[in-house]
Amino acid sequence: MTVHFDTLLGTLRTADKYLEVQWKDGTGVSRYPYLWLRDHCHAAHSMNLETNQRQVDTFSIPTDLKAKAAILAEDGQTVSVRWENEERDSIYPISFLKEMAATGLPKSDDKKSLWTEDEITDCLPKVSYEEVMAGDEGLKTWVELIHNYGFGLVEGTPATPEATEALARRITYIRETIFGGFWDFTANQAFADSAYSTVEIGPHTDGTYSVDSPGYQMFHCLEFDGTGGESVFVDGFRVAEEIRALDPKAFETLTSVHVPAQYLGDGVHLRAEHPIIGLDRDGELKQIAYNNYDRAPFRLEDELQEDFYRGLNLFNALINDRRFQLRFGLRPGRVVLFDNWRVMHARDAYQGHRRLCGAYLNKEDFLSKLRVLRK
Ligand SMILES: C[N+](C)(C)CCCC[C@H](N)C(=O)O
Ligand SMILES: O=C(O)CCC(=O)C(=O)O
Repeated sequence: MTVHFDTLLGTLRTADKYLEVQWKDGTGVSRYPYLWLRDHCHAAHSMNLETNQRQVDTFSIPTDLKAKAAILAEDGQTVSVRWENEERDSIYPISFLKEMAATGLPKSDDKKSLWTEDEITDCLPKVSYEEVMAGDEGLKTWVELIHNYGFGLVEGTPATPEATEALARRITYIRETIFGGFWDFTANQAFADSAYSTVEIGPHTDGTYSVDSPGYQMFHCLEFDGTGGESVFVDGFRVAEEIRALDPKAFETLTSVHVPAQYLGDGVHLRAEHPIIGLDRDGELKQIAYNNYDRAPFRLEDELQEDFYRGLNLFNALINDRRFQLRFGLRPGRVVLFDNWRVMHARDAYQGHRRLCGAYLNKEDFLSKLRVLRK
């Protein structure tokens, strides 16, 4: 049976095993197998319309299920399917069928802006504290900047831990780690970590020893009376693309060797493994996990061991190359929130008094907020 319509939907055909939908936008024909279709029924008897949770018993659907007919419902927005041996019809919003037209998991079409020092210094991504606190529009501006550039500044933040914490909580709740939730500290040896000292710390990401490294990190320097201590930020994705283009073999090594890292002390022994350059299933950049201080001992076969040090050297040379380093002093009023899966941070040695507060946020909660704000 073939039926013609006047919307985005061209024709509907109930073939032997599939519902065939022909689109009018030139994208051709999509075929939906009946078992899949029944499993994704959008009628209230099969799906909780408030929560979008599946209510159909997937496992009791006959694998050879057949459709008798498919029609466009009166609203012009949904397709209704009549099944053989079932009393109730199934319905599907056309928008849903369109969204599911291609097989495979969804691809992200977000294009991010990768940067070198001279591409970012004169156009720092920033918003004001008032904007972010005033409503969702300002918050969205900030979150989109972080998503696109890997960091976003908030200017004019009151230099108090309360105001800083409130800013982080605009996005989501704060992550608890061995360092606590919201942290507020001066140089001291409260933790077995160089972050709590005044020494120079080279570019790194935090939590390489965590199976789910903190997704984002926020810094606000509440007090500074001293010299030195400038911060450096490096777009790890930009550096990774540089390596991909310059030296494919090093890129291969850095994306495939899983490097163990550990945090040992303070009554814990955290340990995890990540490639320095992590790729997703489509080969797109996913996560930089690099902290040479926290790398745990491990050995590779001789040849791979050589390749590893060669790749590591190139990575180290590029992240320490001024061409890739955005540099500025953290000062009261200016909050920086950055993607800890992308942007590396570093700090020069300093003398004097410096009080830093901040927080970690989870990757998933930030991305959830981004999706909600985009709706
Ligand atoms: C952020 N905060 C100051 C609390 C801790 C910093 C820890 C830095 C550590 N080497 C790591 O990679 O996690
Ligand atoms: O003190 C800073 O600015 C940053 C310290 C640091 O590298 C860290 O917390 O991971």
